[in-house]
Order: sequence, then structure tokens, then C-alpha cells
Amino acid sequence: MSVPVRTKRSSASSDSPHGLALLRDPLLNKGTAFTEAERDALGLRGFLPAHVLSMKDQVERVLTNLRSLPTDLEKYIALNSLHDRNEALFFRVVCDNIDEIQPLIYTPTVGLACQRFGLIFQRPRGMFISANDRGRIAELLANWPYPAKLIVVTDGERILGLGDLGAHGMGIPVGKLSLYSACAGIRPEYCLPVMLDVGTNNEDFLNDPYYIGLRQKRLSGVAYDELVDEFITAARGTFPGVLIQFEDFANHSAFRLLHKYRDKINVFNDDIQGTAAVALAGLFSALRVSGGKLADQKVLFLGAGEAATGIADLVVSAMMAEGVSEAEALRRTWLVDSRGLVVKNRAGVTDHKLRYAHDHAPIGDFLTAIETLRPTAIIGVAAAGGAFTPEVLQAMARINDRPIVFALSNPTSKAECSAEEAYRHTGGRALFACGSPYDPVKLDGKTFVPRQGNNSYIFPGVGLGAIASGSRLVTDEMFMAAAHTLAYLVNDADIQQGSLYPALPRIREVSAHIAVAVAEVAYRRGLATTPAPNDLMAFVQSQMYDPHY
Ligand SMILES: NC(=O)C1=CN([C@@H]2O[C@H](COP(=O)(O)OP(=O)(O)OC[C@H]3O[C@@H](n4cnc5c(N)ncnc54)[C@H](OP(=O)(O)O)[C@@H]3O)[C@@H](O)[C@H]2O)C=CC1
Ligand SMILES: CC(=O)C(=O)O
Ligand SMILES: [Mg+2]
Repeated sequence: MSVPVRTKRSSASSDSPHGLALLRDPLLNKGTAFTEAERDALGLRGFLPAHVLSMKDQVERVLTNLRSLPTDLEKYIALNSLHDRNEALFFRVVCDNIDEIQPLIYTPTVGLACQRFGLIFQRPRGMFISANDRGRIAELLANWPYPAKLIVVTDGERILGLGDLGAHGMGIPVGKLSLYSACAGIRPEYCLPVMLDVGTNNEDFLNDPYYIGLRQKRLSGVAYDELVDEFITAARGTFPGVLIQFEDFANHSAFRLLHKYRDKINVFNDDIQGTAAVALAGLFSALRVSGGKLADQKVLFLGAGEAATGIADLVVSAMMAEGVSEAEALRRTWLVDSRGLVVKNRAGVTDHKLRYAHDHAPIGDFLTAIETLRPTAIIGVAAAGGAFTPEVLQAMARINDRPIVFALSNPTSKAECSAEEAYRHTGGRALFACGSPYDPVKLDGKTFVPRQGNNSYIFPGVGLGAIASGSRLVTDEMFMAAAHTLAYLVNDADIQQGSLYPALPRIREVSAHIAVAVAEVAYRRGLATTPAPNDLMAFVQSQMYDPHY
């Protein structure tokens, strides 16, 4: 008989729940799969119907139910409630059906779920820490019953490309941490989603009776920074060594916070650094088709925020690793923001864009920038839905034999173009990646299988590697290693069908390899705090949770 066990921060085994309490504990519950012997031993008699199901039967039942639901939001709600009832079953369903389920618990559906979070809210998950909790955040975190090793925290100000969703942004840390467990096997009890509720400037929410967060304008300035600092200090005091991932902060906070903490503690910003690695990997894959070196490319970004400058920085480093000077690499990297081409003589270019502000005449629109600069690659990270118009795509196809077109903004409504548009308007020549998933596209007798240039290929493995090695920092070198590893795992069959990333069902293998690459950097650079194992892959794999009873 397998008696359920789990790690709690402060519990003796005699505390292990029995009876109804056991059925209501999602980390231990097996529902109708409790065996006859377990039903006797664990005080479950009378609480369960007679027929015992296997986990496989339960998975089938969940999928049958799920597929009968009419909308993705209802599927999200159903999966969420399964997550709340039975974590092992939830993760089994996700792991074994990742292509089908990831879009329901992550982008694009999670975007809609955040927009409706107040209405669909059922049971809290993670911790809500508000501006009113100033001075007692350590006390709050001490209430968390599990030994967190990984926190994903947001303040909800830039949720995907949907803007300020305040406390409703909690859907994002929850979704990202689900992917950590499913895609990299980080144990669910190690994962803590945190909403730092500093208010919202979203007027609709402030006037919405169902808005779940603080009904006040956002905290800013010193008060904001002090709250974040108290949270970071308290989190590290309560959960020593915890890895903290910043997610979906607006760029005026994101760059500042990353800069403040990155050289001192193990934090990273997924939108800046994780996105950089996935995009660079996609470029490496594209070059397997179009030929040439990265340093020969000219990359034009639509967007000049976290994702754009994060990607640009890593691309420049990768070009320099191919032997070109920094100045030459920068000459090949251009940004267009909401005011047009980022150029030197424009007033008020913010700090994170300065590196890419070129000595060039202003250009107001993206199409003219393409015609003028003649890029080999365009990367959309502006949340400007539809901005890669037919004219933009046709121009790229005129200039290049194999134009690289990445429409990375999320959710789908914000994508710069669809997969179908990218292939159609380039005569099937685009080397395409998308932020949210698209179905395969049939064009002129050929089937293209676009895959997601989404940081979800990167952060699970990076987190796993950082946790396994106990790395004291998460460095850009680790993201570079992750990008090379991801690109290396793309096989020829992927490339032939237009896929720039490995198939999603390989994600646990991908994450394990990325984790090894990240941990290798940690050991090589003296950042690791766990003893170096003889067999790093075996060590990493031994730490991966595999959901079963
Ligand atoms: N696929 C993936 O893995 C990821 C995708 N993303 C997606 O990328 C998008 C941007 O995210 P992020 O960089 O963090 O956001 P930011 O807010 O940091 O940056 C957005 C940038 O887009 C620019 N912009 C806005 N509207 C336009 C427009 N019409 N034309 C040109 N530029 C415009 C802004 O200009 P200005 O500076 O002038 O305000 C800003 O530079 C989001 O949709 C997000 O979901 C983000 C991270 C990962
Ligand atoms: C994918 C992601 O992190 C984003 O769109 O913000
Ligand atoms: Mg994000």
C-alpha cells in the first residue's frame, strides 16, 4: 500500500490527514483511486463510491469531461478546480497532454482568465501580499505551510500584452508555476505564486464590484520599492535560498528591480531574460535554413521594452561570440517603439533603449523602417496586434529569400500576425515563430508546423538547473547556455516542417538538458552551493517530480 507522503515545513507524520481532510488535501488526494487497503487504513470508508479507478482511468475521465466543455475559459476553470482537488492527477493530465493542455492553463487562455479573474475566482492559490501588509510580510509568508524553493511574483502591471490587470494578474504566476512542475518536474510544494498587490491604475477594475484586489491607485516611488524590498528580504528569510522569478512587471519597474537584485541574489526576470533565450534559440534554428551566421543578420524589433531589449542584448552577445565587435553587433540591431525608430537625436529615449539608439534620421512607421534598413529578421514584441500587415510581410519577402518573422506578443489577440498570414504573405518562405500557439498551416500543398517562441521553453529548465545546483545567482551566461541547448535539441525533422523549436511533448527532456547546461555554468563559475555530482544529468533527473500516486 502506498501511503501518501509530502514535505511540509512543520509537521510530524502523525499530522498526516485522514478521512475527509485527506480527500480535501490536493497534494495527497487520489479521489476514486484510493485503493481498498488505503480506504481502510486512512479512514476513507463511506466517503468514496465503491468502484476504484486507476490513475489512467481518471485521466481519461478528466479528458472526456474537458473535451465536452464548450469554451476554453470553461476548460481553464475545470482544470483549475482539478488542480485544487488533486495535484498529482492535474499534473499527470498536463504532462501527458501538454500540446492540448498548455494553451488552456497558459497563454492564450490564461490572458482571458486574468481579465475575468474576479468572476471565476474559486479558491485562493499562492499568497496575496498587499500594500497594507507593509511591516508584516515575513509574518504572512510564515503562514505558508510548504518549503518554497521557487517564487514567481508579479505586481500585475503588465500582464501579457493586456496591460494593468492588478491583482487579477495572479493567474500568471499560477500558470507559470504549473508549467514549472509539468515541464521541469519542480515539485508542486516547492512552488509559491505571489501577487504583490500594490493597487491598480485600471479604472475598469477600480469600478468593478468583482475586482479582487486593493481598490486604490498603484503605489509608486520609494513606497513601492520598500514594499518589494521587504518582500524579497522576507521571502529569503522564510525560505532560505529561494529562487525568485519576476514576471509581468511593467518596464519602469522590471529593469530597475532586475538591476537592483541580479548581482546580489538568485533572481531573474523571465520577460527580459527568458524571452531572450527562446528568441535567440529560434534565430539559431532559422539560420539552419537560411544559412549564414548570426553576426550577418540585421534584426529589427517592433517594440523596445523588456522583451525587445532583453532579446537584443543576448543577440548582441551571441554576435560578439562569433567574433564581431560590439559596435558592429549593435549596428545590426534596431528597435521601433510606439514613437517610431529609436534614434539618437530623439528626445527622451529611456535608459534601456539607449544602447540601440542609432545615429539615423527618424522613421515614423515600421514598414518604412523595413524598406530603409532591410532587416533579415523582424521580431514583434510590442503587443500591437496585427502590426505585421500583409505589406510588412511582403516587404520582408521581397528583401529576403527566407525572411525571419517572429510574432512573439501574447495572447493571440496581440500577435503581430498569425502563422497563416506569415506563410501566405511570404509565399511560404517565412521562418516563423509565435508567442501563443497556432495550428499547422497548409499552403500550396505543404504543411507548416509553427512552434511557440515562448519563454516557457526556457524558464522551467533554468529554474530546475538553478535550484538543483543551488546557484547563488542566475546569470546571462546561463540564459546563453539555455539558448544554445534549446537550439541544439531542434532536429532536422522539426526544421523540415518549419518548426524552429522541439515538439512540446519533449519538454521534460528539453528542460533536463537546459537544467544541466545552467548547472554547469553554476559549477564552473563557483556559484553553486550544492556539491558537484559525478553525473549531472542523473542528478538533475533525480530531482524531477513525476506525477503519480
Ligand atoms: N513570447 C514570449 O515568450 C514573450 C512575449 N512577450 C510579449 O511581448 C509583448 C511586450 O512585452 P514587454 O516587452 O514585456 O512589454 P513592455 O511594456 O516592456 O514593452 C512594450 C514595447 O512595445 C512598444 N509599443 C507599444 N505599442 C507599439 C506600437 N504600436 N508600435 C511600436 N511599438 C509599440 C512600447 O513602446 P514605448 O517604449 O514607446 O512605450 C514598448 O517599447 C507582450 O505582448 C508580451 O506578452 C513578453 C515576454 C515573453
Ligand atoms: C510569455 C510571457 O512571459 C509574456 O507574454 O509575458
Ligand atoms: Mg511574462
